[in-house]
Amino acid sequence: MSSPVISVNNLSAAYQKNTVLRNVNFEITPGSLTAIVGPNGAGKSTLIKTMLNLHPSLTGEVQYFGLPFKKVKKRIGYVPQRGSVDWDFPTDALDVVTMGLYGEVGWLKRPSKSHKKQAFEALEKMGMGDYANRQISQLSGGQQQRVFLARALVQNADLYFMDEPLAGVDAATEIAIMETLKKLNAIGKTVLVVHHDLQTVEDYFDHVLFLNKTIINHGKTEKVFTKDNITRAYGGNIRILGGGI
Ligand SMILES: Nc1ncnc2c1ncn2[C@@H]1O[C@H](COP(=O)(O)OP(=O)(O)OP(=O)(O)O)[C@@H](O)[C@H]1O
Repeated sequence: MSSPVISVNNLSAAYQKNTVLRNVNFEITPGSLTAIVGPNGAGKSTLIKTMLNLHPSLTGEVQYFGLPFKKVKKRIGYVPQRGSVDWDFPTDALDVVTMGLYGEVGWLKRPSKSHKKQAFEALEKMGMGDYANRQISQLSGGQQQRVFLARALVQNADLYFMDEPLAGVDAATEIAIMETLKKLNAIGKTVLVVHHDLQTVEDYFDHVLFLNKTIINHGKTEKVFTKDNITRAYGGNIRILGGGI
């Protein structure tokens, strides 16, 4: 078996005295497309933030490609939850996407024409070419999400974290985003997605990680996406899906 893209060992995290992640352990295989699922407040966003050094860990460690985060930062793309972004920041769609190239451009340097062209092409791929010069605050939620996906595309990372990219988007945007994720996956990229819609897990993802403060189960979708695991992760309150489940 190939060595894991991510290994998480005994990770715990808290806000003040409130521990929200406990002894989290898992490994992610290269080229997998994983849904992170669990109820509201289960710690899904915190898990991602802690793994990306955006929130401190209490215990544990995370390795990417066998290395610590700092050494592989450029190979990792992150699309944050839409609600966590300051959309009033005065910048247009093209600039947001160009920021995805900072690894190549360098923070203090001006992006070249070819960088701008690359960014524009990514916007076009996401159906957002006509909005390149629109202020980010003046885009709809789904359009903002497409811009962030375009930014992830230009970054050309090996591993992507996306925090609820499908939240609040229309059906066409959902299809466009999923096609993008599947394309990234098809060329060997590893993708982890916080996902809320249990109805689409089987269609969209080949792996599922059930989280509720700690790992409830993790593995191939066909193996672990069971009524039993859903009930264990969500408690008795969830109405179980129709169909196969
Ligand atoms: N900045 C913060 N300060 C204090 N507590 C926080 C903070 N952010 C999150 N929490 C708490 O940590 C727990 C985990 O939150 P987190 O946002 O990681 O969950 P989640 O699984 O992503 O939830 P959701 O599905 O609702 O987005 C929750 O109980 C939440 O109230």
